[in-house]
Amino acid sequence: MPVSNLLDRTPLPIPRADPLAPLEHAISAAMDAIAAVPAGRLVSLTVDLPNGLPSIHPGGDCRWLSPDADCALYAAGEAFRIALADPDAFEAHRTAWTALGAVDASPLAFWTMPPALDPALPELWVPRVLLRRGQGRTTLTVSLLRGAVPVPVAALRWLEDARTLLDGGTEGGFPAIAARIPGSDLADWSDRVCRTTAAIAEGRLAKAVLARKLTVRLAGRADARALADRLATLHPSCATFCLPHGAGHVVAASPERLAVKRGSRISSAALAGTTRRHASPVADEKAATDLLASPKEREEHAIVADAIAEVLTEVCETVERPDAPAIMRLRQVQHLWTEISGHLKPGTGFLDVASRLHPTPAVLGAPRKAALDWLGEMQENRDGLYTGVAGWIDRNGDGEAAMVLRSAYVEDRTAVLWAGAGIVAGSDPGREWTETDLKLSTLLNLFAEP
Ligand SMILES: C=C(O[C@H]1C=CC=C(C(=O)O)[C@@H]1O)C(=O)O
Repeated sequence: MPVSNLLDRTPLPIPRADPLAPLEHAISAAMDAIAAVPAGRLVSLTVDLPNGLPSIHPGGDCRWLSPDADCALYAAGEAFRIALADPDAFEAHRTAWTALGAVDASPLAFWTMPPALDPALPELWVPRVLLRRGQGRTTLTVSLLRGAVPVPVAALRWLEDARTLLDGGTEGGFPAIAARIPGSDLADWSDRVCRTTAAIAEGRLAKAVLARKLTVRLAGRADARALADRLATLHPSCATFCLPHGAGHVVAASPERLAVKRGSRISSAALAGTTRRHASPVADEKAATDLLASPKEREEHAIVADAIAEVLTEVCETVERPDAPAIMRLRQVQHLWTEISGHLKPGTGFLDVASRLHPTPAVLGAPRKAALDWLGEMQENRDGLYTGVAGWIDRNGDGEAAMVLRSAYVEDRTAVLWAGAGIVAGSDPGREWTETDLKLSTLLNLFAEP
């Protein structure tokens, strides 16, 4: 047998360095510095990992995959959790946060805000272990609220958590659909749309976002992390995330960016006005041209863009907004899309801006109070964080936030899907129903048909 064949078939026993060795060394070296941090304060330690580690199959219970693979966050455990009674509730913790180890790698917290009709408080948590990949760098950050557990106990837990995070893998978790339990049917939906357009005609409000629910019973356990990983591959221009929520997880591929903050620059985007995608490029282009030319869709969009611009004008020194929307193309639908950005006035925090923007008319309606009253009257309720906000904020106060849309709440063998549509004067119940079908298919398509 030629030597080349032998080499092909016999893998050389190349010794693999333990990817956690840099963390272990850094923890031992930092024990005194960590212990010196006063009780009640956050402390984190970040190490750089060699890029492209072949053996990493991230596990953990939390991931955030930014659009266009700009940044991928994988996290496990909780070092700290706080209910955000007001948007500044985290500021004292953030500014007193000690960051040790690799410079310019800021530790971060995840946070969620409930949908408008949900009285729950926004929540924020700092993961015990965070793996961050992006811009040619891979880092591992461990965090602790000083005083919560003795430092040596935390150190052992960090190493355990980091090992499962780096090699926790996912279980596959794409079971077949066993049953669909719709929360509403076309007749009920049409009734709600017609009552809403009548209220709009009476001048009670300009727009309301109605939503429908679809509960899916699955033939096996769904792995929310695997669903998020698949969504990120299928929808690269969306923010894809999987976050623990209640006894399960919220999974989404959200096209709607509520806010992104880098330094003093803040950017948001209005997303409203929708049409379907077509297999033929000519038909697809025509649908986009019709969408741009439709007064009804343009009005639905302008309501959202105006509301975002109004908030940014309050908190920014300057605001940039294009004259006309562009088209955002997704797999199932295309939307009218306008990016609105500005430079923040000094002293305005990211969570403050996010809480002023939320809920935008893209998920609630307008004017805000009239839309809230109307949805309350219509007994519209939403769960699984649908039309809430999810995001992260780092120790520098920068972060990213997306609306919880094209999402599911996943727990064991059940996935609860939601989708909605903005109703304005001239909305047609049948067309809006089809639009919600297309939006639901973002998550529904992940599961095999029986
Ligand atoms: C409420 C949803 O989408 C919103 C975001 C983009 C476009 C929308 C629309 O055209 O109706 C909705 O306002 C949803 O996906 O469930």
